[in-house]
This record gives sequence, structure tokens and C-alpha cells, in this order.
Amino acid sequence: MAYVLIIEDENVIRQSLRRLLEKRQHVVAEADSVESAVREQDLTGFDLIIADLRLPGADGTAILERAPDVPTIIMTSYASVRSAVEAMKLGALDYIAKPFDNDELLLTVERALKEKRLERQNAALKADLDRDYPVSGIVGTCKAMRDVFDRITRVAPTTTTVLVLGESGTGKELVARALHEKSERSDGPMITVNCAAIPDSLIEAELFGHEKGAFTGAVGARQGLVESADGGTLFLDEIGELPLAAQARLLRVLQEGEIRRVGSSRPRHVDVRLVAATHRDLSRLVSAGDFREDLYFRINVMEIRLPPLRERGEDLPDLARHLLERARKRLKSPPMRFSNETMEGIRRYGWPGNVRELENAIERAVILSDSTVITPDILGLRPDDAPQPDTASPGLSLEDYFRQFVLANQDHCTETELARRLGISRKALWEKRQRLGIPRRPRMEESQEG
Ligand SMILES: Nc1ncnc2c1ncn2[C@@H]1O[C@H](COP(=O)(O)OP(=O)(O)OP(=O)(O)O)[C@@H](O)[C@H]1O
Repeated sequence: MAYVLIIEDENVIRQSLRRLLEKRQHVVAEADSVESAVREQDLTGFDLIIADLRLPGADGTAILERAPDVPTIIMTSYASVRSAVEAMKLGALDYIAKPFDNDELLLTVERALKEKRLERQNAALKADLDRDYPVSGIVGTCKAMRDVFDRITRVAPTTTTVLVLGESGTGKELVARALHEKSERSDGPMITVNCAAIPDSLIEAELFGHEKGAFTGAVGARQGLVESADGGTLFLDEIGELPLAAQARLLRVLQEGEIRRVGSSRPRHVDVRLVAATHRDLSRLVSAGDFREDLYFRINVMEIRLPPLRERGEDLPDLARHLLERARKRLKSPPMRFSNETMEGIRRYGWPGNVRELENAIERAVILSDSTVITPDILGLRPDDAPQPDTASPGLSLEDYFRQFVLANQDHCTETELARRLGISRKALWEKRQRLGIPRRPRMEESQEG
């Protein structure tokens, strides 16, 4: 299977070529001129271009300059040796004379694709050698992500406690998983606990277990999640939300390597490696008395800081393609690609909900799209959709950003849509609105939305 772009102004020829190639399982896109191909398609994503020589506007050979890395076959009904030689001099891989014989055409196509595949294999081998991409499943080549990979590789094999910092949706859990998988404990369990999701009244018993009758409702004794992580990794997400009493117990685990179940005085030995994550500024929580200073120093041995997506401009195309492939495979959809305009929109948008927001937008687009090309409207991107970090002041805080986004979009979006585009839940949107003093405006059409 390959992605092939046909540039041909005669509809009949375009359609017959399309049918021929689709029978061979190739995915075909069409354009009727070089100009429209350049305008509408992300040319770099094709494995092969077949372009007619004589087209309205620029000649087919003009595409060679626009997509120098994509093998191109030029079709010509003026099959003179001269035009063929000229096309190849300009960089065409091969040429086909019209009217073409189907078998001959397919042979030329397969030959071109084979060359391309070999070239790709060589490039991939070279890239594997050159590229510092040591953590599978985590896409990124920007400077900040290279630092992240470097730290993961260095600290993973140790037992050092790691604090992963970053806004919501930046990949903190992915990093925790990578730390576990690259450690000597990878055969042991990895237990993930979202401290914000467990009510304060239950969290101690959940984490540290309890003895029979330790509190009302504690019918039998139960092992806690920390004990379940024995011999493996404990990932405490949103550690800033941990109540003070639970913080004290956790400190004991880190200092003494032992836990006490709620209602028991008998310590139990545990061997866990802690990875903690938060989107909050823990030093501020310490100053406010909401986080124990001794625990903060204990967990802040090695910090891994994930950049927000709006600061990872150069990573966006690769990341978007990776997430598209993942969503497509999961949803068992046919091969798909972004149009040029969509890719430009992805680059320009601010992604306040980070990678999770991008992932959600792409998954939705895969479900909704009837075509193999994802357009900006399907992705839910409108021009000027969000305040652009390029034009915003460099020191814009996430909260200012959130405020600007909500104010700019609340009149034409429902709350559900706003939350989706921010990559957060409706409840989180509501809470943020309360905290930042931007209450929701009454809207008639949302009354049934809840
Ligand atoms: N660099 C990346 N490459 C590929 N996928 C990524 C990357 N970063 C994040 N993702 C994907 O984005 C989604 C969100 O990531 P993750 O859950 O790790 O974020 P998080 O920072 O832990 O979010 P939260 O703080 O809201 O829990 C996941 O599906 C993850 O696989």
C-alpha cells in the first residue's frame, strides 16, 4: 500500500488511473493542476506522484521543484524522446507515454515504489543511528524533549525517586511508564494512583491498606496500593493533592521502606520506586503549608519537566501524524492524511490542553471523516480559533491563556465544545471558570446540556 497523488486535468484518465491503483490497494489523491496540488495536499506525505506533462497553468514538471523528495513519474502524450529526457533531467524518476498500457503503467509504478522503499529503509537505518529517540512511544525531537529523553535514559535504571512536572496532558504518565519499563523492575508491577481522583477520606486506606475494623465499613483487612507496588514502581499522579496525613505516611515509606496499614502498629517492609507527577508548583504549596517540606525534598531528587505543546512547534507535524496513525489503527480506519491547510492550522493553534487535546481532536476527526484527507473543519480548527502564542506576550501564563481562549470562544461554543477544545473535562472547565472569575454566561441553547 502506498499514497499516490495523480495530477491530471482529464477526468476520464484520472478516474481510470485511480481505479487501477486502488485495485492494487494504493491510496489515491487527485488534483487537476500543479497549483491545486500544492494548495490542497501535504506533498511530503506521498510515496509517489504521477503528473501529466501538459496541464492548465504550470507544466507537470513544476511539481518536481515543489516536492523534490517524492519520486515522480511524468505522463506525456507527446512521447518524444526529448520531453522524456527533459522531464528526467529535471528530476523525474521515470515517464509514461499516453495512451498507456495498464500492465506497463503498474510495472513502472511498482518499480518507482520499490526504489522509494529501499531509500526509506536506508534513511530509517540512518535515522535510527543518528536520532536520539530512545523512548519508544514518546514522539519529540525539540530541545526540551531531547532533555527529557536524556534524563529518562539516565535515571530509569536507578532506584531514584523522580518528580515529573508539566501541564495537564503533556505526557507525564507516559514518562512514568517509560521509567518503569526501562528499569530493572520492569517485570514487577507498576501501580498508578491519581491522588486527585480519590476522596480525602479514603485515600490513606486506599494507599496504605487497613486492618479489620480500622474505621466504619472496614470489614476485613486489606492491602493498600503501595504494598501492591512492592518490587515495582508506584506512580503517584497529582501528588500535590495528597492530604497532609497521607503525606506523612508516604514520607515513612520513602525514609524507612516500610508502611503501616491504617489501624495497625505493625510496620511492613516494602520495596517500591516512587515516580510522582504534578501540574502544580509544589514549592508554592510548601510555602502555603499544604505540602510537607521534608516530603518535597525527598521526592524532588530528579526532576523531569515536560514542555507544553505550544512550545514544541517543530514536533507538531510528527506528533500529529503519529497520533493519527495510532487512532486510525485503534479505530480500524483506512489510511488517512492531513491536508496542507490542516497541518498549518495544527501548527498555528495554541493547544491549551496539550497532547491530550490534539489526540482527542484527531480521534474525533478519524471517526467523523468520510474522506481520506482530514480537513480543518473536521479537526474542529477554525482560523483564529485560539489566541496565538506567537502574537501573545511571551510571558502569558496558562491562566491568562485559558481566560483569553474562553472569552474569545464562549459565544460560539457550547460548554462541552469549549471543554473538548481545551482538552479538559466539563467539570474542570467549570472549576477553572469559578477560580478565575469568568462565570459562564447564560445561553438558551445549552439548557438541555446540563
Ligand atoms: N510525546 C508524546 N508522544 C506521543 N504521545 C504522547 C506524547 N505525550 C503525550 N502523549 C499522549 O497524550 C495523552 C496524554 O498523556 P498523559 O496521560 O501521559 O499526560 P499527563 O501529563 O499525565 O496528563 P494529566 O496530567 O492530565 O494526567 C496520552 O494518550 C499519551 O499517550
